Amino acid sequence: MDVVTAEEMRAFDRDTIERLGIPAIALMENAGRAIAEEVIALCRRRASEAGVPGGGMWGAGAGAAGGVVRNSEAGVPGSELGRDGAGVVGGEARHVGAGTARGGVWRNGAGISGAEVKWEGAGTTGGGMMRDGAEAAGDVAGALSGRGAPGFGADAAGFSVGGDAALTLAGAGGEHWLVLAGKGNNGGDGLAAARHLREAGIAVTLVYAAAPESLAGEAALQRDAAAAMGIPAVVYGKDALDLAACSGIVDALLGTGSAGAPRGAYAELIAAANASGRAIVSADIPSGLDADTGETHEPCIHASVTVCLAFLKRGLLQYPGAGAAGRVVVRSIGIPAALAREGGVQVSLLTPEVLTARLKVDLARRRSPEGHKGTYGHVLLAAGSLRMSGAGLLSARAALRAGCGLVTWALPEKLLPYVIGSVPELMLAPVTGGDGEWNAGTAAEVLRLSTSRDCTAIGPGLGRFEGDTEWLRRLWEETEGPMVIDADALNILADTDYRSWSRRHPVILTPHPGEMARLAGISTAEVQRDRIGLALSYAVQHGVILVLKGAHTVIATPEGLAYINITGHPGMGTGGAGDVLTGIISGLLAQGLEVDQAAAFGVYLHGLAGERAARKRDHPAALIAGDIIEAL
Ligand SMILES: NC(=O)C1=CN([C@@H]2O[C@H](COP(=O)(O)OP(=O)(O)OC[C@H]3O[C@@H](n4cnc5c(N)ncnc54)[C@H](O)[C@@H]3O)[C@@H](O)[C@H]2O)[C@@H](O)CC1
Ligand SMILES: Nc1ncnc2c1ncn2[C@@H]1O[C@H](COP(=O)(O)OP(=O)(O)O)[C@@H](O)[C@H]1O
Ligand SMILES: [K+]
Repeated sequence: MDVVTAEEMRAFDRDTIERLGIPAIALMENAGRAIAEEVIALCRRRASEAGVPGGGMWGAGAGAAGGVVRNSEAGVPGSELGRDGAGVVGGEARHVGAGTARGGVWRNGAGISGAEVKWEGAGTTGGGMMRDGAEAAGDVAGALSGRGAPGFGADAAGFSVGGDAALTLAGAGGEHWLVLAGKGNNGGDGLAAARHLREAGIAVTLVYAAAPESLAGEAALQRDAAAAMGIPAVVYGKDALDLAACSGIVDALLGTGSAGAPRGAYAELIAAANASGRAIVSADIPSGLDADTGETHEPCIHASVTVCLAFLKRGLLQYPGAGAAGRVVVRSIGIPAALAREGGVQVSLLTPEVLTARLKVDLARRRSPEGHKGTYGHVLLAAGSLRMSGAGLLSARAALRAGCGLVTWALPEKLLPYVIGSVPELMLAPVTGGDGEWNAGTAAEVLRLSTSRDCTAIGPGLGRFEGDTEWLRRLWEETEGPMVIDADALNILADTDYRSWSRRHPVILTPHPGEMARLAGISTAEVQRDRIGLALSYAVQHGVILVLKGAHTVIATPEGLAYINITGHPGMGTGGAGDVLTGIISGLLAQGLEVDQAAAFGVYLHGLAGERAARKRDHPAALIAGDIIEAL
């Protein structure tokens, strides 16, 4: 699934209208319809949760959707543990929903689901075709056949008639929605949605943020159509308005044309909508969100559902924006998906489809029947010191669990007696370090060890030592095969301009935001301000694969591509979780995966394992790094 910037979105929009000749009003109509369908799906879920008979009758589709999407409001069956975050529902892939169906995935992270492809879960089972609100239509015998009257169609000699179920709501009379409309195209989308909601029997009131006369182009056409249908409208600041006196709010104030913090009536309406306590469905992005960086301006809508139009926007995947968006549903509006490919969109959501189709990863990780430990590669790990020997153990064990044939752990010799036997599957290679610390003289020993290994991982629990820059420089310049650099090895890099170092083989850096801040020479807050943008520019400028860890880890390549991972959860914020990731990526590299494949697939598997491990606990906070390894 492609992830775009506001500028890219505008270009694809223009291309569709000008080159393909699809009228702008047609795109807006599709957008309005998609938004209305998601409002109706939300009403259904709410009714079915509340046990309203109407909700139940139409609830088959809505229930299916609820099973897919991790959202407390969605009524997820088997959701045993709390979750608070966003889900992404889209046309391309369905993700962790299958895990949900398998029973109680705890998560606050996002999930992806979609209409076309069933979850493959990287070789895990479960899933099946799942539906979103719109697809619920297919479930229902048809509005014209007496709304699910048993067997009406089938009994009548195979004759059946389908209706527009996604735009039909039993019990619509109990709903009253406000549509907050800005004066741009985002407002136009909301006005189009208002007509469809009205058609479904839902009472709708339009709330204009600006004088309706100030609307132009397609938005003005929508204004006139809504008026011609007699949909009541008020103008903010002019007419009386109580935002709490409704059953839900459509936020169509600001979209990708928004610049800076919301001003004037926009800001006041956003604050009042949030304060109303009503469910909010945002058109395209929550108003007040920076569509590119995920920054939330003050104020910013806190949506229950965001109906993202055409392509996922970067800001919806980056925190805090991802938290403000609620459940994200990506809906097609007639802009061909191929435009993103042709237009060179750099960023993709890391779904099973992206892993297989774009990164060519074999998710099943098939092993040859004739394979032996030599087939699956040998990792050399340079890690651990007296106070942080556990980091080396975690990386080494994770590499083994990731499926490589052999792991050699190079460690200061004083540690040897203490770690012998703790992981019998490991090979240990003591290097001179009588005090349990690394020293500059060990570079030659590590280099010698690396010659017969398939990849080298450096850093977990390494500590800093005199001459460490020269030490790392030698390994950087002279080790054969791919290299993973983590933890203190990143801090060594941060102290020098390593771009002058030469290297013939690819390197993966795996910083957490603090380490990234040191590498880039900026604050951690600046790192988090636009993780995707920073990861992309750093990877390109430094010629490395960059894995910027943290919620929604970004994997960026020197070629200027990035993948956003949404597996994992906050329970993984525990000491050593990063060491486990280094081990997993190294284990995959040793098995012959390319660096971009190993980095992306490693991050993805690490998150999945974290989710699986958390399900085994009463609370995800109980998760420790070793649990992630055991869940691989
Ligand atoms: N062709 C179409 O009709 C399509 C429309 N789309 C919709 O159009 C949106 C983009 O529309 P626009 O480019 O018209 O822009 P928006 O509708 O996002 O907003 C632009 C308007 O808001 C005002 N504004 C901008 N920043 C503000 C701030 N901080 N405070 C107060 N007012 C502010 C501007 O003066 C302008 O009038 C998308 O997000 C999407 O919803 C897309 O769905 C694609 C297709
Ligand atoms: N909220 C979260 N959602 C998803 N993954 C997370 C979250 N918090 C932490 N993680 C993951 O856990 C790992 C923590 O790594 P790191 O900070 O390097 O820990 P350590 O240095 O203790 O090993 C990273 O892979 C990170 O992406
Ligand atoms: K909006």
